[in-house]
Amino acid sequence: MFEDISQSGDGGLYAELLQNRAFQQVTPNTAAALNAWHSINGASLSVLADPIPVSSALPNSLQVTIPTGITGPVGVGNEGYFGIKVAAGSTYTASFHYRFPTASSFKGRITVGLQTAAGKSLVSTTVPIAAASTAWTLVNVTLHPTTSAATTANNFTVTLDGAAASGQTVHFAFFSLFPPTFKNRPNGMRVDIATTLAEMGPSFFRLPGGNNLKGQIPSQRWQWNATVGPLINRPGRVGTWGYINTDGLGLMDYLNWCEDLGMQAIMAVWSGFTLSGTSIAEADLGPFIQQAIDQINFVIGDPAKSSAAALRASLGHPAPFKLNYVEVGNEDFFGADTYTYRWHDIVTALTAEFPRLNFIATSNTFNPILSPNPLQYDIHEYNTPSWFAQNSFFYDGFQRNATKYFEGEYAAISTNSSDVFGSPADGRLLFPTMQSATGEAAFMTGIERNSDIVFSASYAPLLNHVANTQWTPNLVSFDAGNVYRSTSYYVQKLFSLNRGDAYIPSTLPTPSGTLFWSVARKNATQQIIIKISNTMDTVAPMTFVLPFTVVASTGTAQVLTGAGTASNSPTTPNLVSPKTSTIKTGKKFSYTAPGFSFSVLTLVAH
Ligand SMILES: O=S(=O)(O)O[C@H]1C[C@H](O)[C@@H](O)[C@@H]1CO
Repeated sequence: MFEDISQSGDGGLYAELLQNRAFQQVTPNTAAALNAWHSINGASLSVLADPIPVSSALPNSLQVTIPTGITGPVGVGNEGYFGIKVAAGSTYTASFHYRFPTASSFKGRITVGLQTAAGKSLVSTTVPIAAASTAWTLVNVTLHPTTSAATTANNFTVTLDGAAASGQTVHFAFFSLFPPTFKNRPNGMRVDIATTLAEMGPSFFRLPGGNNLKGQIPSQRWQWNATVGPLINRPGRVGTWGYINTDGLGLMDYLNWCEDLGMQAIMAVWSGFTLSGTSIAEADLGPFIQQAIDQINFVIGDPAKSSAAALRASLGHPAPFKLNYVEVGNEDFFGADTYTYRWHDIVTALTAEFPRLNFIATSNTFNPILSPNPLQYDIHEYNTPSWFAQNSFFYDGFQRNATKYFEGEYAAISTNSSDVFGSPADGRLLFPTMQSATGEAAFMTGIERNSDIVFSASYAPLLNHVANTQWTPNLVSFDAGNVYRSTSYYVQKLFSLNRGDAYIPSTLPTPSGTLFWSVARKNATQQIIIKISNTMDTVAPMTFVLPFTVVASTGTAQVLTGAGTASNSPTTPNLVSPKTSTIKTGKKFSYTAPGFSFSVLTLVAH
């Protein structure tokens, strides 16, 4: 499940290294407009609504005035998203637009570089500039540092020589700095985070939210058409998690990412309801329904019949992307009273356009009663580790009535059942622990047992930058230089990579117990896969009696275990990780699950 929360996109998965790169959605002539930028050696800086904007989508530019009487490099620096990693051997591609507000005979040179926060140059290059006209000029350079920075406290810098450029005023717009990207995609993903997610072998990617779909007000909702095409035409938006979204990571980028990982999108369309509780009146839904139709046509439409699909083709992907599920809103149980008409009108229109798509409702299951009757519901659960352990049979009691379920957001987030969404001082987890991960694993054995009706499940939230986090815990944490794989990440990865092809019945765990398991069969290798979650700190001896003709005498155990409070975090990044060993197996064999452990036993049996 992905949304731009806690810099998951901007400053996270999306590889752009500069924060506030284009002064999008900021108020000119304010200090806030200069967020992440700072003056170097006395340059005076201000963000202004440029009389000649670089594009209609990017009205603001940075005015840099070089004072008289200063020698040495003078200009502007960007601190990145709480740091910039500079690795020797990597090629960094930088760009920016500049123009002189007044034409003159001035000719000079701009130095573009990376330097430590202390001012030590790591790499730089210079380009000539001239004030012959007031038009915008695009500068593209590549930077090849030969030494890696010791820390991520580094800045991107653009400077002129103080003496030579004394008194000059230059406007800059739309800076950008990219490191190498995952699969070298232009405008692509940060390699270490992308690789970490790819390692999980995910099947789907829910986008673009979560609450970041909704907006606080209708004009701040996520709008697909504002997030595709040339970056210079993307205005960005005020995200719902307290920071501006550049929308540099847009719908086409999401879809290319899905294709790169072999995932299908579970894509949401706005459902006419905002985070502040505003519902669009039924009579006014038309334009929003059309926008949803266009959004879906952008993904799967026929370029010969839909302009949105033709736009996709023009951006390099004439074939449709893989899409089977469209979610209608997010957590519309907050707007249940109007979801009855919003769901009806949106799904009626979308079903007529796209009869093969499956639409996912986000209100509480069958409350209210919706028409058309939803065949998919998205169920969210944030609770304590023990809630998850005690509710591994949550789906066993669900009616088998053609309805399918998407456990679209779940996580054990607090040890305090009376204040689950509270602060860390009140039991909220900052990072997943072994207790929370084994609680989730217990719950997931139930999802596996009920996979006839639970068609997908995803932990949420996926990502957070430890320097700007709106929600904890998260599956994968990161800072400018590192990625931190949590205990829950390893549980998700072990489930995902050891899914098997079919669930096979076994002696059922005790619903109110502390030890949970599920068994699957992997056809190609004639193996069974036994997943075991021990949600307590005491070891759990188990005996397996297998009704198979052939059972191998040895098998593989992949075991994640640690103290209940153990977390992987920036201070202890690899405290807990799965260990693989060989175990003795047979038609009857014993296995002792360590305290607070998740085990995956794999053996040939048929
Ligand atoms: O504050 S919440 O409403 O609980 O936000 C949660 C639920 C929402 O779908 C998602 O965006 C967010 C964190 O994963």
